[in-house]
Amino acid sequence: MELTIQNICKRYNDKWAIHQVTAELDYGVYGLLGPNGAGKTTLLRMLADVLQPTSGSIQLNGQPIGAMGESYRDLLGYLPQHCGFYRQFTGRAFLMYIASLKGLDKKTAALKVGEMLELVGLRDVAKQKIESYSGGMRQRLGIAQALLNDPKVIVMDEPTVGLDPQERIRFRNILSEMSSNRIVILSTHIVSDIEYVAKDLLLIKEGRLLKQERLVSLLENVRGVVWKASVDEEQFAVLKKKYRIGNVLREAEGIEVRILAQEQPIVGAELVSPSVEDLYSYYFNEEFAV
Ligand SMILES: Nc1ncnc2c1ncn2[C@@H]1O[C@H](COP(=O)(O)OP(=O)(O)OP(=O)(O)O)[C@@H](O)[C@H]1O
Repeated sequence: MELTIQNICKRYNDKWAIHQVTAELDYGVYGLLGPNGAGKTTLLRMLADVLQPTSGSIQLNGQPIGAMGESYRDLLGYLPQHCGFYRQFTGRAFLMYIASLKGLDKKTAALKVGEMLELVGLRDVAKQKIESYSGGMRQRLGIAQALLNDPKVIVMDEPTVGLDPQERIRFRNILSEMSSNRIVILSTHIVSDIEYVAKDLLLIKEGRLLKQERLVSLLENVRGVVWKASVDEEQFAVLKKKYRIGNVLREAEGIEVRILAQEQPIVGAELVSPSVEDLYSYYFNEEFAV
């Protein structure tokens, strides 16, 4: 299975939210990474066929998804950024309702709903009204509804929002297991969400696709520009003005800081292996040339 994005653009009034994005996706998890307003939601909505590109095309196995209509929706699982719920419904009733919208017969629906409730850890609260759910529980319900029809193309917009660390791990493991025979595309600005599961990262900035690459190869690009130094407050203030600063750890002996710089930023600074957070700073920081 192949999802091909060809030169798609999306304009809202006079603003290009997505500009000439081209990518090819086959089985696996793809992490769409970018800062607020980069165009992630716009791109995902076009992949879910709920928003029409201004130009360009999206094809599944060579067929334009717009023309596939129902048959694309049968293959698609979509978690929008803001999933609307009927708050008076119970979790189970809501999923049964979505299952009927997706055309599942009652018996299959009951089976799949049970399976999904188990998968996302909501079985024990399935009979409670959604209005009593926490943010994380609602997010898990959103994930469950997206997976009800056993989709082959899974599009999720910030699926881990509101999930606690344990739930994040559970979610990553679910995706990783599913991705062997599915195309999974998810957006996030939390790098650790995709660090362990994504096959490729798609870096998106100001509507443009900067890179589609394996994480290891992206990290390789950043090798040689990430420094670590122990500094005092005064030195830290100077460094902050001049360089992009990564993680800062304040300890009794001083400040341990990660610095992105082409050359040694301060005497004693050591080059270190880049982390995914360093990579994010490298690509999405305005002052840093890429
Ligand atoms: N319906 C709309 N009308 C006009 N402009 C829009 C609309 N939707 C999005 N935009 C603009 O398009 C750009 C991309 O927005 P989008 O929501 O796709 O970004 P994003 O990467 O998902 O951001 P976030 O991480 O904050 O959700 C932004 O500048 C946004 O203001």
